[in-house]
Amino acid sequence: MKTEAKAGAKAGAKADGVGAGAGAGGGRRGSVVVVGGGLAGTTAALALADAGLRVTVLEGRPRLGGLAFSFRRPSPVGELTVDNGQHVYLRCCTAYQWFLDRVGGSRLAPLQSRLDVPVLDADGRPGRRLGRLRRAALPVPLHLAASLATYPHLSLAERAQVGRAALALGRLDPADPALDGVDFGDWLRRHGQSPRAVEALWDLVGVATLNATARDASLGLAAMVFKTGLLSHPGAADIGWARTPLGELHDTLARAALDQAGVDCELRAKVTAVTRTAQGRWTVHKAGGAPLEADAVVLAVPQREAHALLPEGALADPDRLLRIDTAPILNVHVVYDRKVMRRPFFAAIGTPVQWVFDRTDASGLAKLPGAGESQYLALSQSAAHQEIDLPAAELRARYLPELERLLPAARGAAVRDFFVTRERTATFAPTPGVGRLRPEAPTNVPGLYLAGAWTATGWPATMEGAVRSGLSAARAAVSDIVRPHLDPPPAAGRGIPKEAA
Ligand SMILES: Cc1cc2nc3c(=O)[nH]c(=O)nc-3n(C[C@H](O)[C@H](O)[C@H](O)COP(=O)(O)OP(=O)(O)OC[C@H]3O[C@@H](n4cnc5c(N)ncnc54)[C@H](O)[C@@H]3O)c2cc1C
Repeated sequence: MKTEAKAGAKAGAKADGVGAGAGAGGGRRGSVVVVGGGLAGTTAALALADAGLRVTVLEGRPRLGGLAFSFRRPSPVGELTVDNGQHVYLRCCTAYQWFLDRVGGSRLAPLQSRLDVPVLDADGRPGRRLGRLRRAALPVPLHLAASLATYPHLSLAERAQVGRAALALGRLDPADPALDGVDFGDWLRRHGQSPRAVEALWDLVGVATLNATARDASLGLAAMVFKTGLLSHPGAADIGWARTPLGELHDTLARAALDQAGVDCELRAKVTAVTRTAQGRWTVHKAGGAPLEADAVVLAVPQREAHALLPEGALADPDRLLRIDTAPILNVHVVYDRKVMRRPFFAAIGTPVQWVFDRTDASGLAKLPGAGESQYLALSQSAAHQEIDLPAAELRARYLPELERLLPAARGAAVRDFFVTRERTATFAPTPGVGRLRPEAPTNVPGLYLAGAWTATGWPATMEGAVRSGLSAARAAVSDIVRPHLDPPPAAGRGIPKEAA
């Protein structure tokens, strides 16, 4: 395998593109085409270019960012910049933070200084409606103990049971293949968790991070999320989110970083086939454009697209990719004529509403001349299987009264705009057994690598998983193409970070 890749790399250092887009960076040590410009593909391209390879990204859409993007929307208040879905990350997402750093976007998506999640119970008695999940400046697991002990949405007995289950979860090894097939909901039941504890705590966090309720989630992935997020480090679950449109980070800044790294980036370049040449190199065919030739290819597209593009023999059982199911996320966007919520975000129970974020500044609403006191809220509704295809009018009739139940100030407010964004294949479904379907980055054919949040990262479908997958693919390609030349290691700070190891 490696010999062929090495031979190809030598050839690739001289001749590269057979069509348009051969790109900058001539004289580099080998060439790679990255198919897909989501977070996985962009990451792989940056890491490969940083390692001295000549890289071309081919992205089918007119922008980078894949599933995490923004668009402009004319609204009665003026033009808004809307994220297709609210995205958050945690302090334990070290690879995504590397990405933010690498594109120069860290300050635009800061972390909370300390985990603090307001949890509103729509059915709660006055004085007991608001709970807080926050951490204290104490070592694990005491950092969360005080918050749990005073969490008003659970009884004393339920809080004690949650503490015991959390400790049991902390003893599991998320990488243990035996956990992959176990249903997290069942495990919680066996560990004494009441339906209320599941709703008010486990699903509150789990649905947003796994995009599935506990009963539809693999114990391995759930253990990964809860153990890494809550029990690996006191600050691991501090929440970060973009204070700017996602497109600014994942498209504008990413494109500038790729450009600076010498990566050739072709948008509206849909790849139709990837074939091996007689010399062991790769030809990447695009719809309506000349093909490109390269030493290696990273397929950073969703699992179905990857299945369609995989050449014969690349995976022992390629149809496994088709058994990796998907799960939807719905976002409900409401612009009120006044401020109805004081906090930047909250989570809710006792209502279909899940997580609500204030988007007034990030969308540009705050600066619109006619905005006045208007406030823009985005409701992030994960695992929205039942609602993803409902008409907007029905969703409006469902969610506006719920917001009024949660936010008294919304009761007298006028709605200036209401719309929804639907992502039917937002993530892979983290169902029990999905772990054995997720492939590693290297394939069985030399010079072909897979990336994407759906590959075997150990993480659920997240920005973190996507970045990790891109780093893993780059690492595998670099070790096949570059290392055989025994070149010196990249300069400090420019190599592929260890997170991918
Ligand atoms: C609404 C929503 C909310 C989310 N919330 C969060 C969150 O809060 N936190 C979090 O961490 N994650 C969240 N996620 C998940 C996160 O966005 C994804 O896991 C991540 O962006 C996936 O990146 P990727 O690069 O693996 O795949 P993708 O983003 O799917 O990128 C694949 C790219 O390949 C391109 N492509 C496909 N076929 C071809 C082809 N033939 N030729 C060329 N290009 C092609 C596509 O156009 C796309 O740009 C959310 C996702 C959604 C949709």
